Amino acid sequence: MAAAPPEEFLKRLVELTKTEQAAEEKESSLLFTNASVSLLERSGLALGNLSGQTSIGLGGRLLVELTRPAAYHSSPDFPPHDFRPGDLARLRPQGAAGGGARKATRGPSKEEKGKEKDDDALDAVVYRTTANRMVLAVDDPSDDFMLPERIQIIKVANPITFVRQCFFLNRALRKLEAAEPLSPLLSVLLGQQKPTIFQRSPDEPLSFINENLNASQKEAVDFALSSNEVALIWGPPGTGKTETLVEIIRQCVKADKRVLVCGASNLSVDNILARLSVSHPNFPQPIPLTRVGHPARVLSGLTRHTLDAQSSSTDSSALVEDIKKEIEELENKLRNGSGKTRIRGSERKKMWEEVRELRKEFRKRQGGIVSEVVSKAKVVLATTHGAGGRSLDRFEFDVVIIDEAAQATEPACWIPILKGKKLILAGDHLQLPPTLKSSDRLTKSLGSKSSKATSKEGTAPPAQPGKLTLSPDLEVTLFSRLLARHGPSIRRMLKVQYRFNAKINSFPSTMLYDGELVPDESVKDRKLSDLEGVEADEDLDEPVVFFDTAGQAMYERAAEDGSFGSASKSNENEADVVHKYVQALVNANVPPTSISIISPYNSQVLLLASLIHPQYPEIEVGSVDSNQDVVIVSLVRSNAEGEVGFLRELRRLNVSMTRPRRHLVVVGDSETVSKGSNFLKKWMEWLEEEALVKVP
Ligand SMILES: Nc1ncnc2c1ncn2[C@@H]1O[C@H](COP(=O)(O)OP(=O)(O)OP(=O)(O)O)[C@@H](O)[C@H]1O
Repeated sequence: MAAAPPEEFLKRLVELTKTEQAAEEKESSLLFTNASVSLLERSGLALGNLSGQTSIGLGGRLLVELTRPAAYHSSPDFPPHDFRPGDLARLRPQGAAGGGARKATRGPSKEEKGKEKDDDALDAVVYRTTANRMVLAVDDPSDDFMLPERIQIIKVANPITFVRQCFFLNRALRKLEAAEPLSPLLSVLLGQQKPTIFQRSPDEPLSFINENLNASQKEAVDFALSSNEVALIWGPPGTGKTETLVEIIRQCVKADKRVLVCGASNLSVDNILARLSVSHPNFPQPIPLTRVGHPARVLSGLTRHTLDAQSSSTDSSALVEDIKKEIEELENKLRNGSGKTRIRGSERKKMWEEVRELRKEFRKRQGGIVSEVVSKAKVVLATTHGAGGRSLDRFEFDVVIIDEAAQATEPACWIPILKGKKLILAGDHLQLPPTLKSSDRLTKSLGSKSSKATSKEGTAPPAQPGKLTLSPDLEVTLFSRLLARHGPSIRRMLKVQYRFNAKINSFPSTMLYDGELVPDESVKDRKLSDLEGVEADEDLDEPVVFFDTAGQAMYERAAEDGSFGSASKSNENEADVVHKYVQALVNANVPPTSISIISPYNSQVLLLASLIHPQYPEIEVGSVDSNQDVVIVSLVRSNAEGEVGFLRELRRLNVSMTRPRRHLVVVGDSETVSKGSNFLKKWMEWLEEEALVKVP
């Protein structure tokens, strides 16, 4: 891999972003060409027979609220679906001709947006979802858009994220091409200079606001504050990354610096916001902060900190509210009239002109209010994507912090980077990587039984040390790239974890964290019988249980439905073992809400859910998002060929094995699994020796 001059490097990132966008659109296109609407509905990619109502939202957008009318549905609640805030949904009359969506394969260009795609369809962004309501936002609906009586929505690929990433990368590129002097931060990121450190005088040590931080957290805070351009905080599972970031942010505010705090996900941003918005005895004054982003995506309880909420409580907001009401009334008359009440001809034209003028006025005034609120905030919080929104256009920050940076692609990080002078990245490159559609790494690894064993196999290809490398794909995150280029000098690791007991800690610590990850005293002896109502029991109090199915002929099966995840596998016997063990746990008074079940295969997740949920609807199946007292992992793969597919992805395995607080249960075929890689072999050996091994 050749060293690349900065221009080449940025151009390559733009190219990779476009490849990723194309891959996402292709996947969407394949789905729509191949799948019928009813299959899309069953797969959560479409919802049908909805009724809608319009209103006006932030920025003068038309909001369409969708519900399930009793005439067509026995329950007002939506079935499980895949529509999330920020997704693009194609809205059209129920029963419109065609399969999924004949022309629904491409996201809209700016000009196309809001115009018809197939017959009477229009694209809208999912704004808010609840169990029985979904609100879509339409930026520029055409004047003659009338809400159909019965509505169907279909999920389509959303190009906006990629467009924004390319926009900011191109902005950086233009700086280079114009030979503008680069800021020290950009020079470091583009390989023009090494990162530097400001040496604190030993006579004036840092005074910590949160004195309870442990030694490695304090060292990380000091390091991040002393770094002039960029610092990495490496936070293995449960090591207090958020606590550490909160201290850094407070220290920045204390030093009168403005901070932009970003996360790869809304949840990571809100975790920080939740702690930052509570004052500390050593820092009692509330920090002026604002959370940028759809209030719908912000955790309830925190919405008062959103830019929306703060904007609507300023002095000028009453006038804007009046304009909004006026637009709403006019639009309602224009859109919802039918038959004799429908406004026609020149009157209709005149009223639309009025609406357009009012919308302009609304946007201008609201823009003014938004700028006023953001100017007053010392700390602005947003997702990396949200940081590129219009409301932050003119603003610059002393420090940009990106949490979950190892889960963000490098182009996503460039959105906030261009707004700051200094960058602090927090994350763990040995946990979940960014989700990518263009990488064929996983696909390639499916069916592969090669075992080119290194301790970090299964992670993204490492960036080449000492060079500004051209990445083969977006799997090389900025976090990994900087780590590979500058080595340990650019990062500080948080070494004490506050989540799981010593036994659960031992394998990931040895294999992934060079033995440096240790459990805090408060968690090292955690066991199941600490839970209320659970009696002490030798087996249940074993921190790790392994159901080894080797030699039991409990073989996997390929998924039957070829149109979705044809690579997916399931294993009925393993699902039975899991089900029985769950029953045993619940019989021993372990609350179902303390149990979660994980499998890397979608088909197995569906199978497990169908088995477990009728009896225990509270048990989370499939998600690796939350931490639980008990986590059961079903590995699925059992075959004569020793094929392990996804299991070789050690970052996912690492996440699975570090979720449980007290009790990790692994169900799998040691014979098949150990053939997958050196890491898997070592894990199986460790389980055989250290876990309570049970034969199913
Ligand atoms: N120095 C500390 N002393 C005591 N408890 C701590 C300390 N630091 C963190 N914790 C506790 O550890 C838990 C995890 O902390 P936090 O949420 O900050 O970790 P994280 O690294 O962000 O978590 P995750 O791995 O889920 O991203 C929290 O309950 C927190 O209160």
